[in-house]
Amino acid sequence: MDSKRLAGEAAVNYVEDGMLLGLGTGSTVYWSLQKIGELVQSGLRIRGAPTSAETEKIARQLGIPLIALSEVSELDLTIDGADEVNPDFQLIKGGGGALLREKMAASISRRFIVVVDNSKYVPALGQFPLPVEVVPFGWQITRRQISGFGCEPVLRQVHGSPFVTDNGNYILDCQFAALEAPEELHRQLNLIPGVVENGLFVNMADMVIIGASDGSIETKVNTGV
Ligand SMILES: O=C[C@H](O)[C@H](O)[C@H](O)COP(=O)(O)O
Repeated sequence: MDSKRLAGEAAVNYVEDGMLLGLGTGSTVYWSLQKIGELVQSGLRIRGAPTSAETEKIARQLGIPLIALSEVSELDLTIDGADEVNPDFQLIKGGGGALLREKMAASISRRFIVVVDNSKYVPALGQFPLPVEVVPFGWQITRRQISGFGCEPVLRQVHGSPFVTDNGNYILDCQFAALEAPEELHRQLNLIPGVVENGLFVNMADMVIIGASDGSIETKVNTGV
């Protein structure tokens, strides 16, 4: 049983006719998109705001009606994946480089559902290097400043060249020895001039749906948001 598929499809149970949806990015939400596409073919009327060029492409192929995120002031529901989730509903995101638009979508969503396989539900964040989106100009300065927080930022590369986000920026992947205070780190990182956004999502997720390879699904509801 594909645990990502289980979680991705289960989240679609919360989609209702007429909703404006935020469409997350990645291999777990891929399954949500497939399911939403099927429902649209059977008459479900929704519009989706994609969080990446990749998601936009998939959604178009599936015939999901789209609206640009920039044209929306509020979303009814956003479904998105994550790279790590802790028991306080804090997330690391951005493994696919889509963290900025994903965070913008989550920030205007009345409900934000996160879909993961059970390997990503961890007691403490930080095994996964934290992605930080930075402006290309002077990225070396930004890297030095980030390293002051106790990590060794690595410029993400593809085929020997810097990975460029949909927003034209670079990603620094930051492995922290211990990522102890996500909320404070999130705030401090975003105060660095060259930082556009970081992949810590704090106080945002309303629900986490966790799929396991034995076919079970666990749903955790955040009562503290
Ligand atoms: O930038 C990418 C996103 O934050 C993804 O949602 C995250 O990396 C999880 O992706 P996947 O479901 O492919 O593991």
